[in-house]
Amino acid sequence: MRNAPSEPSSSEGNDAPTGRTEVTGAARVVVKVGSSSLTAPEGTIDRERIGELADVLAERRAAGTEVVLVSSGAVAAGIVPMGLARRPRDLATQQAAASVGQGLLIAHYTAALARHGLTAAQVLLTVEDMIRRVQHRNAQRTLRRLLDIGAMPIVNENDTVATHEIRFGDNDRLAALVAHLVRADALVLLSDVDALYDGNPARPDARRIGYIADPADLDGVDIGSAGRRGVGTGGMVTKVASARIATEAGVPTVLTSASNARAALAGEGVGTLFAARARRRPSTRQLWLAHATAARGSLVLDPGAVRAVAGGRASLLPAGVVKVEGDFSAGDPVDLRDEAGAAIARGLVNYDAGEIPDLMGRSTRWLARELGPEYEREIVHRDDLVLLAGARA
Ligand SMILES: Nc1ncnc2c1ncn2[C@@H]1O[C@H](COP(=O)(O)OP(=O)(O)O)[C@@H](O)[C@H]1O
Ligand SMILES: N[C@@H](CCC(=O)OP(=O)(O)O)C(=O)O
Repeated sequence: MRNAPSEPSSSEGNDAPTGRTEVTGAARVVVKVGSSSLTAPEGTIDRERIGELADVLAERRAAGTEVVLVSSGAVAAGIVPMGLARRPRDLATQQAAASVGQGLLIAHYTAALARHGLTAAQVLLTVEDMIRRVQHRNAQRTLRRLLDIGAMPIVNENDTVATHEIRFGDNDRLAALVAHLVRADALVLLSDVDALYDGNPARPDARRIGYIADPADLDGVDIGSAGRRGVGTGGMVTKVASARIATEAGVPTVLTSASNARAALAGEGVGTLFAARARRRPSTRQLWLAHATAARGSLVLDPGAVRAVAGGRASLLPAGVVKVEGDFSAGDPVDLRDEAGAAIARGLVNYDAGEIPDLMGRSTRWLARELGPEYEREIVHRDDLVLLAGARA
């Protein structure tokens, strides 16, 4: 196992206030809290923990920082009222529990924030809301307006209507994408573990990793996909994925425990800091398209089209498509693959799967002449297309 990378400043260790400027200087922060931090050992929602978190967030708000909270816990909050013994496994019962629990969760936050004179504002998002242009703009505008009026948006996935196919599934990545959506200066992920460790934190020899400058620093780190108590969803894997999405979009990310929330927001050297790495800020829709969607099918491209899309950032035209896989409808996300099967890009397709075979290999001019002007449109427009990792030229 490699040695843990360390933060290149005086901010090593857990005790000294060191003033991480990434966090102390942030005008807008997104804080994400997981179910494991909001529940008692038996899995029921813990109002006291919600109250403590609300106190910390209110302090930072009073100091002039805009705060967006991404809170899990809807399913956990629904367990007792639904008469269940534990977190349900099947989707329908999870959705029902989330429906019962989300209202309770927000009621607790509303009461806790009201003690500080703050207004809680529930925002429930779906993947579809984020990748479609109109819904996306709408969500962004609403969040901005809520911040303008001084409310504290409390975001969760709209679990009740999300199906397996369109479900985002974990709030860690949702938080990274929300951080990008609201142009946050920092993201703080709060869990039941105080930092990323170089292996299972239950092991006595596990060592805290204080600073990740680059994804390569994670080589050899044993990152588990399940939480300790079965209340969370993604374990450390989704937190590291979230930090990666955020930092690649230019948002530095701190990962620590909910009990360290005050220290983390004060810029103390607690937990793990993932440094921002963005060179060029991607568009929010492109980020969502790459990270929040599951492709409904694939289009196989000839080598010229691969070069045009991956190298030239061009739209995909019918002439470059050699094969259609899957059954999708116009507007769905699809993967664009090379003939060896590697996914090079993901985009929103402009045609149903069944229409494309008749268009493949044809020039847009020929199609417009033979089939009508509406067939002059691209298969995937460049604005609706994002290159996937490894395909960037
Ligand atoms: N390398 C690691 N470092 C820290 N925690 C890890 C690691 N691998 C797995 N974990 C586990 O991930 C858990 C946090 O994930 P989860 O329970 O899903 O949290 P949340 O509900 O906050 O989203 C921790 O309790 C810990 O047991
Ligand atoms: N949206 C779900 C939470 C999903 C989730 O990511 O949970 P967690 O791993 O606890 O952050 C809920 O509110 O129960």
